[in-house]
Amino acid sequence: MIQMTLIQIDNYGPWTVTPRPRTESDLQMLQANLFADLNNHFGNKKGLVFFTRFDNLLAISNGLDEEDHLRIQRSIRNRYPITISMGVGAAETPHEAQKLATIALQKAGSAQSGERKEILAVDSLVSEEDSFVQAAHIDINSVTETLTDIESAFDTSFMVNKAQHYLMTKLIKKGALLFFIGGDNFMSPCNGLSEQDIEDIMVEIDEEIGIKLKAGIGRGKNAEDAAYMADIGLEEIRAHNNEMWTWVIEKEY
Ligand SMILES: Nc1nc2c(ncn2[C@@H]2O[C@H](COP(=O)(O)OP(=O)(O)OP(=O)(O)O)[C@@H](O)[C@H]2O)c(=O)[nH]1
Repeated sequence: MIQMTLIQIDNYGPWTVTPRPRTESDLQMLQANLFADLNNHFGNKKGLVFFTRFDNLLAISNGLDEEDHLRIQRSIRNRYPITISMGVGAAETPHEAQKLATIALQKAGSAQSGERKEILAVDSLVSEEDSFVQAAHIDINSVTETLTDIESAFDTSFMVNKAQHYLMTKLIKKGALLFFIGGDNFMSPCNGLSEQDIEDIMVEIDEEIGIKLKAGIGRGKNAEDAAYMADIGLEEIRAHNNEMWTWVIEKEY
């Protein structure tokens, strides 16, 4: 089972415009620093945070218990002008886990409630014995030579965003999630999908928009182990000249 945590900045909208609209570059720095801080905290326990919408972030949090989440909230409160609330859920699929986490937090009040502050709403936690993460690290083939080195930076960004939209649309139907992680890379928490499911999605995208993808698929007890196995899988595909769609590697414990 996979555990997902929703991290939500408390009452952020009103804060950004009180007493007047705050300088946008300052808001971008706060959001970027918070994202980095959260990855440090979750990463210390082999979790992985995705920037998602920056005011609402999703994390794979297998390996983090209630106390771990409370410690993170305290550390953010001590060092930031804002506080964070969190929801936690565990399920067989990543989409269901994040949905449980979201509902748990929504029950505690609105994201822009002046009263709701530093809530930790735990719907469910994954047990050590049931903890399992499957992550697909999906990469666009030869983006450097086909896009980065020949198209304008923004046009390349548009194509990467187009690939992201197609991937998200197809993966969500199978209970999987997808996050952009930089460059031409996406990470898909995809517990429950088979290697063939992922290959079929990439073949469809190639046929529909002509973007060729490859996916290292990693399996482990937590995000870090699964993501690392997925990276190794990507390197195996590169070693075979991008000739295959997927490569699965399971962490040996
Ligand atoms: N977040 C993240 N970004 C990466 C990773 N590997 C590469 N990148 C980024 O992706 C960009 C493209 O790198 P590659 O995917 O290796 O380059 P490529 O031209 O697509 O080559 P192939 O993938 O081998 O076909 C780099 O400039 C980095 O910004 C990774 O593991 N994680």
